[in-house]
Amino acid sequence: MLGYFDGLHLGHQALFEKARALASEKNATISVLTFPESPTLVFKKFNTDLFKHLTSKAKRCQLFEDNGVDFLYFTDFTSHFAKLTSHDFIANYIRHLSVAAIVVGFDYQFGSDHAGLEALSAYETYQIDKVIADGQKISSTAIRQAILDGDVTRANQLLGYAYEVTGIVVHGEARGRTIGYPTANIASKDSQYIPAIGVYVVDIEVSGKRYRGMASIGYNDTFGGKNKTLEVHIFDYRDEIYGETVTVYFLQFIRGMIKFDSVADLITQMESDEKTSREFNA
Ligand SMILES: Cc1cc2nc3c(=O)[nH]c(=O)nc-3n(C[C@H](O)[C@H](O)[C@H](O)COP(=O)(O)O)c2cc1C
Ligand SMILES: Nc1ncnc2c1ncn2[C@@H]1O[C@H](COP(=O)(O)OP(=O)(O)O)[C@@H](O)[C@H]1O
Repeated sequence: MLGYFDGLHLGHQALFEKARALASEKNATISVLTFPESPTLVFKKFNTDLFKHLTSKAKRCQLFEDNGVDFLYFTDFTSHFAKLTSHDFIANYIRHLSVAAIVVGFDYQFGSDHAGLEALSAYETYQIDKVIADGQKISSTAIRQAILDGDVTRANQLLGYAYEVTGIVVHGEARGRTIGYPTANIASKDSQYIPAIGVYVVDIEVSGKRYRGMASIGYNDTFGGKNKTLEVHIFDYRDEIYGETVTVYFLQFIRGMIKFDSVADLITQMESDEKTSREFNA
């Protein structure tokens, strides 16, 4: 199997399901050739968004493993790679593996000549139909858009799991503790998409344990904040966790950010957010 597979969403998962069935029938293993970064880097004018992924590299490898992949090959997608013809690709890559069968997606084409399945006629090939959710093709692009719109419910439906962001707990303004809601400020260095500004029901994994919490993404408008932060108040938890790597699972959008006239109003609203978050059933 070949592809970038950003997010390993339900559409991708259908391919892996077919590959698993074939592998067990033929007593074969599953190999994937993928790229550390998006192939679009080679075709488009650069902006840092092109480095963004739906998953951290660690999560990506975990998802491949969960989907039954035995061998994962990473190759840089370069001008040279992009110029390989389908014939070169078969000669340089596919022929070196003793291939039992090839599984491809509905829109598969490969090589600089944009060949289709016919170029692989020497092999047993399977093409998987597109997977549709509410009349829309499941795609990494649709999932990215849902996240940027704050619609994490939709993103999670298309992914088949809860969208997560991993980061390190860093210092903020030390204000949270004074209003009864300490919040772990999370700095992500994995070039992931951060959901739209707003308040969310989340789970958070700290030291291998998962807790319910509520997250805020935004500028802390009530206090005239200048930096955009991702912060999580963790329920029924009390510990100093600066420097720890944590993972935030986005479960539901609650509301947008509000600039309150008083801190008391913010606290009243956060009490209501807490109720919503505690009552949420995944
Ligand atoms: C669930 C939740 C909802 C929040 N909602 C708002 C909000 O609507 N407006 C706002 O200005 N700040 C909001 N905040 C952010 C607080 O202003 C912030 O947590 C507080 O200033 C503490 O900042 P610190 O961690 O830098 O000390 C929210 C925080 C949480 C955890
Ligand atoms: N229930 C909790 N949820 C989040 N952080 C907590 C909790 N209990 C203790 N903490 C600790 O308190 C810190 C947050 O306190 P806060 O006053 O908001 O400071 P900061 O502005 O540095 O985030 C967290 O980084 C964490 O170390």
